[in-house]
Amino acid sequence: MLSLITRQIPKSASRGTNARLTAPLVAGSPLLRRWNSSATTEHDVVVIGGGPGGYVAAIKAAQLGLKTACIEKRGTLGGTCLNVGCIPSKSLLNNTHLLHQAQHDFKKRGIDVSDVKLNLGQMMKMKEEAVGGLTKGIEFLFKKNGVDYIKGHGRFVSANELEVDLLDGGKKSLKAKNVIIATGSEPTHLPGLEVDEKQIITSTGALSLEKVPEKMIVIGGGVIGLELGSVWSRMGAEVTVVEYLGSIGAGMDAQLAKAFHRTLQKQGLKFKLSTKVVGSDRADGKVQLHVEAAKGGKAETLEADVVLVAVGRRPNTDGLNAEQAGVELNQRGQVKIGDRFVASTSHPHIRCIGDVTYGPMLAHKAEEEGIAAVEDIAGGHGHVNYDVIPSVIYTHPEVAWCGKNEEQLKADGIKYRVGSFPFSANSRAKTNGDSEGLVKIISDAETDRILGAHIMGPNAGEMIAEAVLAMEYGASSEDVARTCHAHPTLSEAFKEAAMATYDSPIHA
Ligand SMILES: NC(=O)c1ccc[n+]([C@@H]2O[C@H](COP(=O)([O-])OP(=O)(O)OC[C@H]3O[C@@H](n4cnc5c(N)ncnc54)[C@H](O)[C@@H]3O)[C@@H](O)[C@H]2O)c1
Repeated sequence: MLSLITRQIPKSASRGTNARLTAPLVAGSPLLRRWNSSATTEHDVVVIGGGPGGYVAAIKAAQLGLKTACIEKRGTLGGTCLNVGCIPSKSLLNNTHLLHQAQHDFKKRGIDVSDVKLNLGQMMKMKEEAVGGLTKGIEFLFKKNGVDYIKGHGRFVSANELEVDLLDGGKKSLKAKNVIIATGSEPTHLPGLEVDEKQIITSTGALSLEKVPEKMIVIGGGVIGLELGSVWSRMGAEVTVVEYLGSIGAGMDAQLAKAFHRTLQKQGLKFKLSTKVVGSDRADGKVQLHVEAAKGGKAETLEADVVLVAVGRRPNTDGLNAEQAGVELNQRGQVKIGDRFVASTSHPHIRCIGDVTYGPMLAHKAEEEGIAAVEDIAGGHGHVNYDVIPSVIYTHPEVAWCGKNEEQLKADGIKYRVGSFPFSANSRAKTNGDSEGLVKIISDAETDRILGAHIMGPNAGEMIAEAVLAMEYGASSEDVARTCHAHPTLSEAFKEAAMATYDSPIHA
């Protein structure tokens, strides 16, 4: 499918790219182009937002020979994901996992260490170095590809004209043949809880606390709540997760959600499910959180040093003046888009991608859309397969899934078979002493085509790539089960789960 897209891009566009790679640097070459802040410039593509969707779109557009600018107001590239999301949280998740292992796990492995202590300042420093290196890396890629990086807040003046309030003062006008809106999302707040990013915090504050709270309440048992709840729990906080629904995991397969709930409880996290937050007070340096049963009834007050609000994110279109260009929002504040990411019926050169429009709020989904939108501009064709977008929760064990779960297939009336295989029967997981979890594969009862894969276990986030690839190519369970997997690896659990959908696995 991807090669089809490449073929459909006119030769002129790819010739432009190749020419740039081989031509000498001459005046006017995109590689030598310098953005002139005083003039109004015209670009083939202007991307608003330099997050994973926007910056990838900008690089791709420049690679296809289009004169491209990217407007970003944060002052650094990479958006929420690199600055205050996926990347810093993974640094803390990785390092707190190591801390937890050193404190609780090394001894049984024959590794005697003493006096293991948390150095929070150093851990935060390492996180900041990772963020700094990666955001600067994107700036380098912009320079290398000739993308004009414009630091400031952009807004529509008309359908083809944008104005930027520059971060270092002044304004800049840009004319654009094509605009891609990629302005992302921001944390949703709850009424009755005033966020100060110190005591009542969002995911942003949770990445920079200056000390480990004694008691932390996390509102929302979704991806952010469970990842950051795990981080602070491993550092020693007593963490209670308050979740409105009867289960955790924001829509993951129910069997895995139950297993995952039990695992996190064993790790020390406490849960209050089917519970809603109705308000809060502050006294003596503590937050009193008023909660009651979700369906009405018993009310109680919980106390914590820090409360993390992780109840979802909302699309960010503030100050964009998008209505000026015929762009409409739906009731959830998402930019309405039609085919080919077009965001304005009257102005089809305006497109929208990523968190600010429909679909899962995931960096990799935004990146795919960014590339497809640009390919559409360059050659009239771009494609994203929304049926195979993986989701990962980077706790330990990780949870990862792709495609449909059992509940969705039942609701759709589709007949399916399930094969599962526990990591406790996988030789590598056993040897590693890290065998909690399972692989579960769901295939079509008639065709055996894989419809969904759900993994809880070590490295689930890496292993799900095999499912994504298999599903992208329309593989059956038997295709996977008859593919040789290296021994001893965790991936053999994937092979055996595939085998279990139509036959008996060998090792369980
Ligand atoms: N690893 C990753 O890929 C990753 C990491 C972080 C964030 N994200 C994305 O960012 C987005 C936001 O994440 P999130 O965890 O904030 O949202 P989420 O939608 O994953 O989970 C929010 C949870 O809060 C619960 N909730 C909502 N209102 C509540 C209330 N008043 N009281 C108690 N519970 C309530 C919901 O039922 C839900 O379970 C998601 O789309 C997520 O996929 C992804």
